[in-house]
Amino acid sequence: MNFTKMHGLGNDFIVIAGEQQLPDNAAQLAIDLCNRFFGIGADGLVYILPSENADFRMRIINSDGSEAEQCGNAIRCVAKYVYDNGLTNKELITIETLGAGAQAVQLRVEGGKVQTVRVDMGEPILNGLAVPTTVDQEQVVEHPIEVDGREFRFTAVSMGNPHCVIYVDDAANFDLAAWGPKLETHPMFPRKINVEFVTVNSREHTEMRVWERGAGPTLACGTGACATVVASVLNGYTDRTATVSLKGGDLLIEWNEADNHVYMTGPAAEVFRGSL
Ligand SMILES: N[C@H](CCC[C@H](N)C(=O)O)C(=O)O
Repeated sequence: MNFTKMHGLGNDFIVIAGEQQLPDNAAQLAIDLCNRFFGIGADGLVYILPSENADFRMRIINSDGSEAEQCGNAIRCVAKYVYDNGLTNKELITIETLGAGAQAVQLRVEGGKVQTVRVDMGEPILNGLAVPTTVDQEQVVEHPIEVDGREFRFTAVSMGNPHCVIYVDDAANFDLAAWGPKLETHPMFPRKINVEFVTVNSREHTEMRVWERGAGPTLACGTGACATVVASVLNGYTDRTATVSLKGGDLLIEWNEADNHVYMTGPAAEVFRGSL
């Protein structure tokens, strides 16, 4: 089986195309292949599959074997893969995901290759029980949560996958490992959760570090960047269009007022190809 190693701002994936459906052993494959010592090494395993509702379908398995409903950085990699490998010649395509249905994906091509991708990530889900959290409120904004005697306040946003956004003084130096896993698996989150620690620098710029559900500390999280801007607007900290700076680089996020959709613009890169 052939694979392509790709990343979006250092959030890296093993991309496999050509299968008609997810293999039965996808979870174990993800665990084995994502292992950075005994396997290829990646944050996730991504399958490009046929779709009845869109040009392509993407399914993403975290490095712990759990399937996620959505993945922003991986969608940009899939878009680059299908265009650069001649599976489409369109520069506006649709990709279906578990958590957001068919999404419009705009490719910016230079030198015959996709450099930047703008994805319609759909509408954020803010209802507490729908994210899901155990908080039965229409919106969960600055809600208290305690772990190991320390109280945090979080804003909950789903982009198809769940996110817990927490504002801290210095996100770039926050101790992710100390608090990320405890929040990821907190009983307030029935399906666990991705945790974003955010510092607001201006109304157009935030710094964010992420502890991802099922993958741990990654260099970037596309859906997390979307959740960060949505939460920052809800809290009155930023405008609806803002840059989110992550350890791996910047994403431009717009929560459009007219259609309530969140748009994410960023790069995608191919590193190498291999066969298993
Ligand atoms: N770990 C995430 C999936 C990957 C999301 C992230 N890599 C992105 O770019 O959105 C979850 O279980 O919801």
